[in-house]
Amino acid sequence: MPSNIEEAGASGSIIGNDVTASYTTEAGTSGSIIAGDITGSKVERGVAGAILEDVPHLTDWLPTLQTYPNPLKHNPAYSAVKQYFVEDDDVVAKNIVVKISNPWEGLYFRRSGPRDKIYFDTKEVRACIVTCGGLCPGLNTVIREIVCALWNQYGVRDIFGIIGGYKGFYARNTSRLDPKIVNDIHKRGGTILGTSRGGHDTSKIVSSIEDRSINQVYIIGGDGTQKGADCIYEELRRHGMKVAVAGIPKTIDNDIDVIDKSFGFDTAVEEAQRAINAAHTEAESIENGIGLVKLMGRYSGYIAHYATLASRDVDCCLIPEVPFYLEGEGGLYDFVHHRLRENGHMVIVVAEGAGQELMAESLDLLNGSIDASGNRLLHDIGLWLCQKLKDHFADRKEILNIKYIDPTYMIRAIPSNAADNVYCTLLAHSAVHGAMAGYSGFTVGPVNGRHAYIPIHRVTEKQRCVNTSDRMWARLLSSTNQPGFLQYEKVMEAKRKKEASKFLKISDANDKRDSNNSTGQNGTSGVH
Ligand SMILES: Nc1ncnc2c1ncn2[C@@H]1O[C@H](COP(=O)(O)OP(=O)(O)O)[C@@H](O)[C@H]1O
Ligand SMILES: O=P(O)(O)OC[C@H]1O[C@](O)(COP(=O)(O)O)[C@@H](O)[C@@H]1O
Ligand SMILES: [Mg+2]
Repeated sequence: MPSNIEEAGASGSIIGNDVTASYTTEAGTSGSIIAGDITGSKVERGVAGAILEDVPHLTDWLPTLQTYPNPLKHNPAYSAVKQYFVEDDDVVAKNIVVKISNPWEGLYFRRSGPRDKIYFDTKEVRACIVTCGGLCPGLNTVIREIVCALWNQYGVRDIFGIIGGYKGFYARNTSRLDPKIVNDIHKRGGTILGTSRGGHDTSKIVSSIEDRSINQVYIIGGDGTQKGADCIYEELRRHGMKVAVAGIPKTIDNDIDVIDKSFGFDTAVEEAQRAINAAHTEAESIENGIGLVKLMGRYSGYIAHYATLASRDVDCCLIPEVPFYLEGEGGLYDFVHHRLRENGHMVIVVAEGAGQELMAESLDLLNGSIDASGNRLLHDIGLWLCQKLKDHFADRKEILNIKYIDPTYMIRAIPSNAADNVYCTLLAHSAVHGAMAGYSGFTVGPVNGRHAYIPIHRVTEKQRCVNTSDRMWARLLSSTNQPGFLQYEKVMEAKRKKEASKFLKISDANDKRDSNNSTGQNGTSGVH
């Protein structure tokens, strides 16, 4: 047991909105639990400022649940592992760069992995798996590994696939899964279960879980999906049901907070290299060539950021976190002229969520449309930028050869690479061990390289974005030497003022013309 959590025995208190109760943790560790609400956070204070942000456990609402020995004890494949079971008080630190004066202070999560005792009779487990939201490389690998872990490690035989995302719970039949069915699905992109946006109806989903006697729910999806998973967990808990809900975070955009990185992200960055290489080859083969590549990233520009850093052929990377402008000093046009003069060609990578305000303003577009899940629908920044650059060069009667490559869906529809396959395996196994150990309402994921159980609300309360004031973004800037667009606000303000004065001049002129018309240009009445 690490010395950052208090030693066993003593009891603490739960302080909810109006709930105060004493507790002793399962492992006998002590501290105080401060709950945001009755079903909310489980926070345990340890020594020296260490705080364990724990995940819910079935015994929180079903205190007399029976336990069973973990069948892995007798699994020959694992017999050589010295310390196979994770101790109940093993934790993973959220921050590993610490001050030597107080190394323990900070947040910790429960370490993931198989437990000595489990809370399900494995013969009675009825598990289901659902995939929601956009595609991502590795979805099939996670499905495969959940099925195989349940089947081979725990002897579970009732495993169901929910077809077509959340709405499949109440609108479709389930499909039975076993290791044979999922045997080679990891070699294919997409998800064999299908997916969807929208259609999350908590009470219908919970009724379906109840009707089908499902007691383990594995939910693979992004921030929206995890919010939905949290609602399902809360509702099941309110019903007092013995159902474990495990979230496996999926997002090609890498925008899920707390975890190190989401699965499929590395595959996507690798695949993006092919588009960038093509853009570079095209650009350098013609006079004043620009290769423009659009990559995914609705609110977070991680794919564009890492694909740029990896490539070294990119001259400029535009992401949603850094608003850019075209005209004036420090603007994109200036930089493009400079780079073309210098090298004769250039490559621009733009994340799909970049420059949305700029484009909406310039085209007088509304920014309000959303998809079935409530995500903002984006305007095509790649096409718009292409046109703006073409117009700008045409106005100046200068040559420009621009090649626009939009590989967005190609990047997320492929199977995961080797590293992501291994990562997906660990995520799936973590989820299965966690559910078997009786945890619920948790998401799995690596935190500083070690896999942990994280309360779902922790990963959904904010979306992770590229931190443009850290060294990773600085590395990109120093490799591309692109403008920082730091004058964005000033330039946009000046532009707005110029537009407004142009508008005033036009309406003055119109007023003058109208009054001339009404008095009649030759002094006669305007009424005919
Ligand atoms: N706030 C929310 N509460 C409950 N369910 C949600 C919420 N946001 C999204 N969902 C559901 O989660 C699923 C996937 O969400 P979406 O945003 O499309 O993808 P992702 O999970 O990849 O972010 C959809 O079925 C959607 O209805
Ligand atoms: O066209 P679709 O399927 O709605 O997907 C587009 C969106 O999906 C994403 O790839 C990922 O979004 P999610 O993580 O919310 O599924 C975004 O980058 C992109 O804007
Ligand atoms: Mg999302």
